[in-house]
Amino acid sequence: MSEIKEYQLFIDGKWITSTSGETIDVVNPATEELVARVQNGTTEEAQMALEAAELAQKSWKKLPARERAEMLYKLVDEIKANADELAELLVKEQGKLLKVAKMEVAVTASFIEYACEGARRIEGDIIPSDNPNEQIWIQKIPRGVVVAITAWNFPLALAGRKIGPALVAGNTVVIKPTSETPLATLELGNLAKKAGLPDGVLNILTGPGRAMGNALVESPITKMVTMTGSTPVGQRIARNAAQNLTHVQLELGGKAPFIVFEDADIEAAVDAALHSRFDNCGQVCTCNERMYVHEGIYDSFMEKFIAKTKALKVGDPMLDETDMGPKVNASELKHMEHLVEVSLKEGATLATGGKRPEGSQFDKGYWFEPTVLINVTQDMTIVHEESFGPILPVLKFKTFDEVVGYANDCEYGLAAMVFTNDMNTIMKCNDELEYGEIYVNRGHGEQHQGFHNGYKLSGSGGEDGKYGFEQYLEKKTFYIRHKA
Ligand SMILES: NC(=O)C1=CN([C@@H]2O[C@H](COP(=O)(O)OP(=O)(O)OC[C@H]3O[C@@H](n4cnc5c(N)ncnc54)[C@H](OP(=O)(O)O)[C@@H]3O)[C@@H](O)[C@H]2O)C=CC1
Ligand SMILES: O=C(O)[C@@H](O)[C@@H]1OC[C@H](O)[C@H]1O
Repeated sequence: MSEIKEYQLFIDGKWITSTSGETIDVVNPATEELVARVQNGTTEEAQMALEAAELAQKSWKKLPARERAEMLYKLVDEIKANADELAELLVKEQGKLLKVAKMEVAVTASFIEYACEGARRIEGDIIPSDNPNEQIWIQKIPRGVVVAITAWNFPLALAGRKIGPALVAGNTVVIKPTSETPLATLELGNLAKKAGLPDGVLNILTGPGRAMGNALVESPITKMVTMTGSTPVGQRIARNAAQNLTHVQLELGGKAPFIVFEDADIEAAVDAALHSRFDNCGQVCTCNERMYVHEGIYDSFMEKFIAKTKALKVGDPMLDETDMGPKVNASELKHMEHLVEVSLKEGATLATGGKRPEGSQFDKGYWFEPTVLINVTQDMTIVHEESFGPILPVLKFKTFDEVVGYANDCEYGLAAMVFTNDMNTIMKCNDELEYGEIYVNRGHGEQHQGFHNGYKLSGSGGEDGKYGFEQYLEKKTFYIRHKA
């Protein structure tokens, strides 16, 4: 067996072994084989990284934004030059399909490129004063040291989504990827050095969130925390950051409704519903987590949808013909089994799936069949608890008011998807659906120039686009009086 690589911490441009003497295993979700080990970093090492970032930021912020962007464009070139290796690492650590992993690497580069394009748009204001001979200047300045904390579903893309705007805006970054999938993010350390980023501008730590994460969030050196992950952890981060009133940007859980009205294009709706639920094994924050189909088209829609679900090929994520890989770890798999068990107890029935696939190739790994639950009622657990996996509850509805009431009956408010060709219905959905991101006549999938913004328990602050970039900037107001 080839030697297992042990990654180190990337602090101040150097790779260092943690004084903890402990490592964390990273396991391949498709085979349960050990892929690599990473440091179980200490809170002292968190402090070291923060101090390095703080020192580096003093000169990094003085560079013209365009010069910072030039270095990040070089990082983009390095990411593209190493795309195949990064994609294979993502498959091994997260279990996503190789074709999806390749897209994730491309999206990572694209997130950073988008941020670089904003280098010449960090614009302030000059406002006339009510006082004579006076002007008011509002200047946009970097916040300082940004702590980025990311989830395991798109670990590299989530890193690029945060590192890009943070660094272009003149901040420096300490990033802590989840212990589940830290490898591709760690590789950014080598690529950043090759791109010529000054030491301390980007620091990469590994270690459990409850220790390392807490230390990073609670430090007075930290001027912003940007986190993607679950709502409970996001709430904990917000509470911990409150002691220094640190600016927090949170992208959290979701329970997106997928609504198919009677006049929908059924073929298009079936395909969008399928991909928006089962792509990446259902591990996308904007996934179709519950589907509402008008009773008038329910039978014809469901006949097509179930047939396509049953045809999905579950298996080796490295193979091009595979449609769905495994869940990321054993506890997530257990969560799937628990949700199905509870749903059946509460009266739902299985239209397809509901368990580990049959076959010796599935004996190892965290596999779960694409699952559809019918005869579901709005009060059931599965309609309200995020599955973040390949389980889809389907409900019928009769009227607009009924389905909008169902859709909004949710503690989350991230994304919603709607299929109808009636403009009046579309405008009413826009008015009445309590979601930060609504997709009409297509499945989920943000664009960088949009705004990925969750209401309610789905987050706060939002990211992407010009409003997401603004999160990484502080404002300074000058009142300047001159002699008459
Ligand atoms: N809105 C969005 O854009 C997205 C939302 N998500 C949500 O993320 C969840 C799945 O991702 P998952 O990684 O399990 O999420 P978690 O919330 O478990 O972890 C997210 C990150 O937070 C870290 N963390 C944990 N505890 C703390 C703490 N006390 N202080 C600081 N950091 C901490 C984790 O580190 P470690 O794991 O090492 O402990 C990890 O890096 C789902 O709920 C999904 O909805 C996922 C992707 C996108
Ligand atoms: O965070 C998510 O799950 C999505 O926003 C996902 O992350 C990066 C990809 O570009 C998005 O699809």
